[in-house]
Amino acid sequence: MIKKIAIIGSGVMGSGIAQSFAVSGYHVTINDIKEELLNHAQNRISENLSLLMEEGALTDREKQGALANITYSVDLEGAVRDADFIIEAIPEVIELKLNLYRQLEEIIKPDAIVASNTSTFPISQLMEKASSAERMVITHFFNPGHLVPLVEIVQHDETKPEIVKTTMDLMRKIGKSPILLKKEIAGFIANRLQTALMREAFYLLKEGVADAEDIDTAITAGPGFRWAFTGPIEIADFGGLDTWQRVFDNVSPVLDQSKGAPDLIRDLVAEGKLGTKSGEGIFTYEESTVSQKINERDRNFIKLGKLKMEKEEVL
Ligand SMILES: NC(=O)C1=CN([C@@H]2O[C@H](COP(=O)(O)OP(=O)(O)OC[C@H]3O[C@@H](n4cnc5c(N)ncnc54)[C@H](O)[C@@H]3O)[C@@H](O)[C@H]2O)C=CC1
Ligand SMILES: O=C(O)[C@@H](O)C(=O)[C@H](O)[C@@H](O)CO
Repeated sequence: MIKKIAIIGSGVMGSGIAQSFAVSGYHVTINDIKEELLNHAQNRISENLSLLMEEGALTDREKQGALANITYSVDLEGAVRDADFIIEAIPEVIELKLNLYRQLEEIIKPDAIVASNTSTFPISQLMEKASSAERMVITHFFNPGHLVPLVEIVQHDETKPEIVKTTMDLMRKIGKSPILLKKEIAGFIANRLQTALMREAFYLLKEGVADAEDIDTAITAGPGFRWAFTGPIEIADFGGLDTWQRVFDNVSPVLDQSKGAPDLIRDLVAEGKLGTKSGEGIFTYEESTVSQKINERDRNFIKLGKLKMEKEEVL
């Protein structure tokens, strides 16, 4: 029975993941290496819960209940000692993750499940030195973790079936849409799809086919508009497989085949232009613009999430 959750890493993803559990009634302890970072996470969670209230997705009582469900601690052992389910959302640095798993094996309950929110590391690499690999999985949440429904669950050969079932059930209990990878593959599913599309988007930008704004609108007003409710495989059926056969035959040969990050991204990163985190990337941002854009983004995601929930209740 999963009752107590521990989230290790209170950054972009950890705070949102913790919020998802707290809103659903679970007691969550968030751990990080500095009190200051935990304070930032606490403020971010409170603001995110207030936005959900403003959009009618949460009552004040539910917000207060969620806040009461969360504990913040720089004490790793204290955070995980009684936890039934532990998710690490620390930086995508393999040495950090492997070192953390070594620490956890000494201090967690014998039946605790350990999950990683890694974006890219194969589970076999994460578990290679673990002595309790049978109770380890990947739970890949998407940014923002408290609003995007998808969680990719990645198992490996040694993962016990009951661990996978418990993990899938737990994700559904916190209102997520878990999908289970049946075999290990680099980049999992959504990041492979997302990266393939982004590779083509940056190719079109480099070739001067359209401005960045129009390339983005091509998705948000086109396929992206559909994808919130109809995925690519179903789109093929709806469009007609005979037509899609011709589309594949005509377009596949001319798609970009690059094997690494676009030069534009490499050049910008080399100049320290990292996007919103540095104030400039492909686009330029004023400090206030970023928070306004995130606020608008999240309000739209909340409205979309409510629409999708209404659809699922009807089905
Ligand atoms: N940022 C994103 O859009 C997404 C990131 N991810 C994955 O989630 C993980 C976390 O990413 P972010 O939240 O973006 O990183 P982040 O850098 O925003 O947060 C990481 C947090 O972990 C803390 N930390 C580092 N070492 C620690 C330790 N030993 N114990 C406790 N806390 C520690 C850091 O102080 C920081 O607060 C990564 O594996 C990343 O690939 C997955 C989906 C989306
Ligand atoms: O976009 C997301 O939230 C996830 O697909 C990711 O894992 C991202 O690729 C993230 O790692 C980088 O923003």
